[in-house]
Amino acid sequence: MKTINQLAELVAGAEVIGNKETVITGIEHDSRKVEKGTLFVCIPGLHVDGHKFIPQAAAAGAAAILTTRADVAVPEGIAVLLVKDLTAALDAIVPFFHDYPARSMRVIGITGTNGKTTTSYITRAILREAGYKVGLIGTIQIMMEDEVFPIHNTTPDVVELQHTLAIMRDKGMDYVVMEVSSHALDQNRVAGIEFDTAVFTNLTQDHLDYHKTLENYMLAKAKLFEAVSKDGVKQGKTAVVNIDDEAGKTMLEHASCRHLTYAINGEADLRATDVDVLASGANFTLNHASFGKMALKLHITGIFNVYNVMSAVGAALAENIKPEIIEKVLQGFTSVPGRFELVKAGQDFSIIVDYAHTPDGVENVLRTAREIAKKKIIAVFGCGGDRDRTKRPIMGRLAAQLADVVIATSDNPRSEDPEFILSEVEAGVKEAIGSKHHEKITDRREAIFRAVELAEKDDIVIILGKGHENYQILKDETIHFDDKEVAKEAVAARKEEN
Ligand SMILES: CC(=O)N[C@H]1[C@@H](OP(=O)(O)OP(=O)(O)OC[C@H]2O[C@@H](n3ccc(=O)[nH]c3=O)[C@H](O)[C@@H]2O)O[C@H](CO)[C@@H](O)[C@@H]1O[C@H](C)C(=O)N[C@@H](C)C(=O)N[C@H](CCC(=O)O)C(=O)O
Ligand SMILES: Nc1ncnc2c1ncn2[C@@H]1O[C@H](COP(=O)(O)OP(=O)(O)OP(=O)(O)O)[C@@H](O)[C@H]1O
Ligand SMILES: N[C@H](CCC[C@H](N)C(=O)O)C(=O)O
Ligand SMILES: [Mg+2]
Repeated sequence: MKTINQLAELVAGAEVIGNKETVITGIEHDSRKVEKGTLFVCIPGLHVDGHKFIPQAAAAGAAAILTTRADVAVPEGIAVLLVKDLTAALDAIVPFFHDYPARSMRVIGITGTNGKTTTSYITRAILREAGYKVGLIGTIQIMMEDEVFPIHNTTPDVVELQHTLAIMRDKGMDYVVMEVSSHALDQNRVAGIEFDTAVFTNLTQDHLDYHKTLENYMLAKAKLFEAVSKDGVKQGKTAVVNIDDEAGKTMLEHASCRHLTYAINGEADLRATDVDVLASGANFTLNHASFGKMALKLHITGIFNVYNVMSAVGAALAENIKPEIIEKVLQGFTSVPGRFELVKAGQDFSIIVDYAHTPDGVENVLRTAREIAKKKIIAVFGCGGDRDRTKRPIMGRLAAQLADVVIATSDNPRSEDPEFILSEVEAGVKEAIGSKHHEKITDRREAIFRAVELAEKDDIVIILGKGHENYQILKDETIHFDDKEVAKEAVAARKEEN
């Protein structure tokens, strides 16, 4: 526990109005999570102004509020910590409040457009096999060993993140493996975290709605490599970088710590050779000076997963994990929820659910599907609302080029009109579809049922974009929706009809 004055002392120009000895027992920016003794942070968000919720926070027992506004009205007895720059204040206060939890654990941060979640799961498995207690923070969920907690963003904001790290430290985690999104780096959600190892997977188009240019997006990612290079209390830091990707060079330029590069196409510290992509998994040889050659037969497939494996192995080598342990885990690793996941419902064709939601992701999974396809590929996909619009026609074009049948549908339309999103997707589909069969079915459930209805023996139905997600975000509501469940229902319905 800290007093408000202790927190104020960390921030240049901060002022406490009210009792300087007010004891702070927690920090929250969401009024719905405030408890007795909480410091309520008023964030002027994009949708609502957090100042609006001061009465609710007070009613819930807030001891103080943190704000940039001197004119704000505060109920009697509640202290105010007045600062000039809210982000800078949070960056200083929150890690200090929790006694810098990231300093007590080793932290591996993973950034890149695609492959972060997959890499984090493989890395976690390797570290656990080596006997470490591992916490994980990423798109699907938060994990502390086998305990699972829900998550709202891939990388939580600084308040939630530091709180989560404090719990992980208190539960005795040795390692934290975390996905670090470009939004998080741009907003410095990772303030106060000293990384031991930073990993770069790749950079392709996404999130231009937020970053505006690919250059900005790349420079946001490069901040992870500046972070891992900073002096602090930790020793032996490493940047693990994919140098087959052009942006890898930029990441290395921003990393003044040890470099560990990986590649398939050219020379690198860690390299995959003799890559063979099969339906059952990818086979290849890993080459590294510390172990020579390691012949692998994976249960996961696709060239992109060979890259993901290398990024996880790079992180493991940076952390001095023994090659025998790495090898054992890789040979046994089966899947990440919603990533190229097979749905088995007794049908005589394949159904794959995958989280591809970028042009590169769509291209990679459809090319992989093509390598293993015996007959037609039927692709069901859409694009998210309130997200990068420019990727919509590109994803449409790629689906039309690489699948045999395309069904365009909705994927979290959010506040946008689903028909409008689909019209932008369709513009790309029409460019490349030629004489192939294509349909636009706005309702995702109907679209999946239609794909299953069209499937013949040995075809592949591939449902893209939502992966592990079990919801569909519509204008006014979020409904339960799970591609895997719906696909199974569609197969059952088809069986009943026959
Ligand atoms: C653009 C962006 O980063 N937005 C983030 C931002 O939301 P916001 O500014 O809209 O906040 P707001 O809803 O206006 O609320 C303002 C304040 O009022 C508070 N409030 C609100 C309601 C209430 O009843 N009481 C209350 O106190 C809120 O807690 C908040 O402090 O602050 C919120 C709280 O930290 C975040 O959850 C939210 O992420 C939204 C959900 C989001 O969609 N973010 C995406 C773009 C994102 O960050 N994605 C990345 C990358 C994903 C990837 O890997 O591809 C990620 O890391 O997830
Ligand atoms: N290394 C890779 N290169 C290109 N595409 C990939 C790669 N790894 C995975 N993919 C594709 O991207 C999808 C998402 O993979 P994953 O969840 O591992 O990425 P992510 O970076 O965590 O995504 P997000 O930004 O949404 O958190 C996969 O379902 C697959 O289609
Ligand atoms: N983390 C990604 C996930 C996109 C998944 C897709 N289902 C969508 O909603 O667009 C994003 O927020 O852009
Ligand atoms: Mg992810």
